[in-house]
Amino acid sequence: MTEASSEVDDHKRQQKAGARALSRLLEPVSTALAVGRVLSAVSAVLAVVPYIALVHIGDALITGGGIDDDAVGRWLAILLATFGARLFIYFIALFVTHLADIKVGHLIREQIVDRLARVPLTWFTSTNSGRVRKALQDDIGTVHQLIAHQPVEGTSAIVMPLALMVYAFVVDWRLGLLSIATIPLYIAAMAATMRGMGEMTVKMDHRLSAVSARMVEFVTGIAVVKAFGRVGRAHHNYQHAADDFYEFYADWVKPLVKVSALGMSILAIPLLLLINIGGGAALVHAGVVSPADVLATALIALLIPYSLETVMSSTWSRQIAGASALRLQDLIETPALPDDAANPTGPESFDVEFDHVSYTYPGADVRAVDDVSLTLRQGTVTALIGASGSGKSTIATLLARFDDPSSGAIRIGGVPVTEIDDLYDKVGFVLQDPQLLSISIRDNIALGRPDATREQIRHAARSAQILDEIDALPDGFDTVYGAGTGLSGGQAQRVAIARALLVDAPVLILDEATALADPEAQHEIQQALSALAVGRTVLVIAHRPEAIMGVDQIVILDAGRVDAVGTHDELSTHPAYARLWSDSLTTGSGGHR
Ligand SMILES: Nc1ncnc2c1ncn2[C@@H]1O[C@H](COP(=O)(O)OP(=O)(O)OP(=O)(O)O)[C@@H](O)[C@H]1O
Repeated sequence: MTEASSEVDDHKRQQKAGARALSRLLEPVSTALAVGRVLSAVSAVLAVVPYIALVHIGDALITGGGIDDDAVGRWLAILLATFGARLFIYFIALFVTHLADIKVGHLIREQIVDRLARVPLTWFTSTNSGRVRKALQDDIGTVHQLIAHQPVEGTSAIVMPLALMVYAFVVDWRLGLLSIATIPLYIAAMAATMRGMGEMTVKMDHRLSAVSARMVEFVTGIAVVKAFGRVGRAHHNYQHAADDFYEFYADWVKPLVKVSALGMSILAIPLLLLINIGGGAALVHAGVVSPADVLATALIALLIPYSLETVMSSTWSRQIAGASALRLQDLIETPALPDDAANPTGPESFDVEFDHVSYTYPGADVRAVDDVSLTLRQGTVTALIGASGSGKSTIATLLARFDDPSSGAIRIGGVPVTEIDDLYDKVGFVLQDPQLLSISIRDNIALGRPDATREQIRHAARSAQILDEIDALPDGFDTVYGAGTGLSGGQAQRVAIARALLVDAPVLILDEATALADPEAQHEIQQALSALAVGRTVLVIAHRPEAIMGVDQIVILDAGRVDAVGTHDELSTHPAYARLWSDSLTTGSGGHR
């Protein structure tokens, strides 16, 4: 099979999958959409009545003899009443479909949020963040068009011209023929425009997704990029994706615009009027129809192209919505961490055991953690130490279940972490990035315990050595964290420590680099961390050997494997430990990062 034909097959498959995803997405509102369609059809049929009234009024006014005031008044009343009723029913149809759209949007958001709360944290790369942004903003918007507008506008665009054409034939079959005379030309122009539309839509969608993903990558990394003066290079990927989209779109659309411009100039109003009024005049002359009949059927003919265009754009919006539905469905079905919390009471003791744990990052070839077995006794502090990339952070975050090990098990008090309900009540962590949200400092501290009292929150802030600094902020604990909050990196770290203190988890993961973040506040942070460690099972990700001298157990890691375990004294003769010390002395503190 050639590459081109396999690409076409691929696009066809995607289109079909999109159509399936779409019908699954629309299933919960299928009744509402059917109601919207029926109401729209009723309103479209009612559209015929004003034309009938117009013919009667026209006949009464144009044909000679005395004007029948009663008849004109009656038909005028019918015209206004049916016109009003038609608009009202159309409005109700749109109202029903908009309610359905709100329901679907809500369901999708709920499902995505529910699923994203359960996927491994390693999933949240910048590419996937781009996918989430596109899904929540663009794709739900595209689906809106399809649910809230297409059933009503699409049905009306089909039923109304059909009903009007039937009426035109009822008035006079020759006028009926005149009113549909230009339809074959329109259909030919439409067929030319729509050729390969499905595949091109899929291709367009891929390119738009690429632009979206590159944009998120660019914006996410902007601080680093600017700091290193590499804006041009990082911008390049985004620029390239945007140019690629532009070229594709221009190549596709330019010829279509020509076809449609040609179609409009040949087929548009002058031609329609020429055929309908010209042909109609001949029929009036022959005495078979009245001028009012001709006027009404000419007006009907003018509506037909508009309806065909609506049908065409409905078809297109269905294709685009198919791709969107597929992306939304993919996101909703992102593999989540298995939830087998069968032990609601949780562990009763808090020894932590790594039992032959191995882990490979998605897409990586080598194991980041390789057959690690360790025991962390309750109430003791264990430090992980090793060169950069030796697997310290990975081991620590596996305990917090950012992802599950590829093999082996991690247990707390003998219970596998996969079976522990509310794991984050048991395992707290303060990592390098304090992960504060753009909410008040109070809510940031109370994130893991939303029911905490003001006094408990203040107490946690006091223990984390940050209380006075928060009180000194203009809005105190109500200050919303973000740009311009006036919190330094070290202060943000201590807010994160206060948060962990408030959760009061018996197992704690600490990144010792937090103490390096802000040299001026180093002493305060160390004190806050020490307060946090008391009485818990603590795992410290250590970056400097001298910072972990007092701990109960030191684990030396090398390329994901445990090289040695012991206290500072026990390890003092171990060559790897000695090497880490000497490296640290030659490169200064934090030499292993
Ligand atoms: N998200 C990721 N995807 C793929 N590989 C990763 C990812 N994060 C880390 N790794 C790889 O896993 C290995 C262990 O990394 P890890 O961050 O656990 O080491 P570390 O000892 O904590 O390093 P550092 O001291 O620099 O933080 C490294 O080879 C690293 O390149």
